[in-house]
Amino acid sequence: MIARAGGADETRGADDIAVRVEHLTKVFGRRALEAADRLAAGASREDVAKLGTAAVIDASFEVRRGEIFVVMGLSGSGKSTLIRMLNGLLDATHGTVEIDGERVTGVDAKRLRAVRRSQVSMVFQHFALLPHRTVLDNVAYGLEIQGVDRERRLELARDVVRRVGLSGWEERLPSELSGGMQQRVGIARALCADTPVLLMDEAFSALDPLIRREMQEQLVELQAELGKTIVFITHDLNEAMFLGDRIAVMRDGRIVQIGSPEEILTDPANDYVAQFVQDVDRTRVLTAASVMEPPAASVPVTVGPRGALRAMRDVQSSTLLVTGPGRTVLGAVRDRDVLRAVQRGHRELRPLVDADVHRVSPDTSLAELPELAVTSGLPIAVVDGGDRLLGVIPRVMLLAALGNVPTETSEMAIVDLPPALDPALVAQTLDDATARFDSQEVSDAR
Ligand SMILES: Nc1ncnc2c1ncn2[C@@H]1O[C@H](COP(=O)(O)OP(=O)(O)OP(=O)(O)O)[C@@H](O)[C@H]1O
Repeated sequence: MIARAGGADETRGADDIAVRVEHLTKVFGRRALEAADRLAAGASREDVAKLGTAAVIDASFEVRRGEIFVVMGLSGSGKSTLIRMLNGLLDATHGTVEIDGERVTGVDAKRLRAVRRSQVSMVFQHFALLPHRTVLDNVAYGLEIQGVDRERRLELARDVVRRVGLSGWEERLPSELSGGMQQRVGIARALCADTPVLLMDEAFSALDPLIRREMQEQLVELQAELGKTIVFITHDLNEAMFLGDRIAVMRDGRIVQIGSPEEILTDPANDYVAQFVQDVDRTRVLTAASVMEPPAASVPVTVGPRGALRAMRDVQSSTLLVTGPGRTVLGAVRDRDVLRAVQRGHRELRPLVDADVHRVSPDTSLAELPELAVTSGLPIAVVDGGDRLLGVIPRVMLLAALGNVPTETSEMAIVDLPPALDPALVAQTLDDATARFDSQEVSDAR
């Protein structure tokens, strides 16, 4: 599991905002301004169609430093137009963009160039490499434009080439590289410019699926390492869900929802988003933390078999996690063993504990869990770095959470829960034990 920099944190101050977009609108066409005014007054995209194409309508959002902010939508929804206004490649018809507090909209070309040079780089879908320059020279190109001397820029470029896994290819030409490698060069070039903000427009869409996945993983790693702010455009929902700390969903030029992948998935703002996300592979988005239950289905080992049996009756579970000092996980017990121990008057729970429970961290992807559930048959313990119990994932929860897994994983057999013990038998055993315990206490007292 890769540690993520950034992420949602509502308490951050204004200084933590890398990109601020307010009421941004772009209309293509000769009467663009008139159309934008009418849109601002409440007209629809269709209402102004005769005046021009409203590609982006009244978009407002903020991207925090170190965040991967994904803009997702179908073809023609306005994603490319939006991202091109973020670095001034396109003028806005209405509204403002600020990068790191610097205006990008409504400024002169010189100012714009300065912002681009120091604040924001872009990675394109089709790499846009210089064909007659080597990998190293392509990567160093941004620094060359900035006037960095040759030796220094090649040194910096070599370091970035190594980071993206292209060591040994420095002197090759782009045409000698595969598509995935060319895109690594594109990313390296953007990283080498050392701007805090990276804009990526369908950067992985031209790559085949395996390479694409590898690049997504590498991007997340690089981001965690370098702390860049990334605005990533994609029409691929699974990609958006994998990469995004937050996702903005666009439809017909408007942003219809902004939220974390989990929010978009579990609480879609409208039917459009709901339909969009219905095919997403939930196992890649949801984590152990999102499906775990509070550790009610656990007991401290000190409660003994009777306490454990009572707890099992109360939470109606056939297995129970058992904790030791400091809520560390010792293992789990099964109802049959506990029942037998109570019937025999045993006082210790520890000998019944099966230490073989799976422990996962809260950010473990759901995709990894079914296999664990199958192999152990016990609930899964969600623990922190100190092996302290944070929550429990009973296997029924897993089944519910995996509601729409794709067919290749839904074939995985999940062992049925063993039938629960007869509640009357449990109640009788507890009553008998209590009576025995009471009479023993009385005789002990004598
Ligand atoms: N230069 C232009 N002139 C006129 N209309 C344009 C121009 N660029 C984009 N559009 C229109 O603006 C709308 C949004 O296009 P945009 O390319 O931003 O969408 P997109 O979501 O990025 O789609 P895709 O993934 O296909 O690139 C579309 O209707 C498109 O036809």
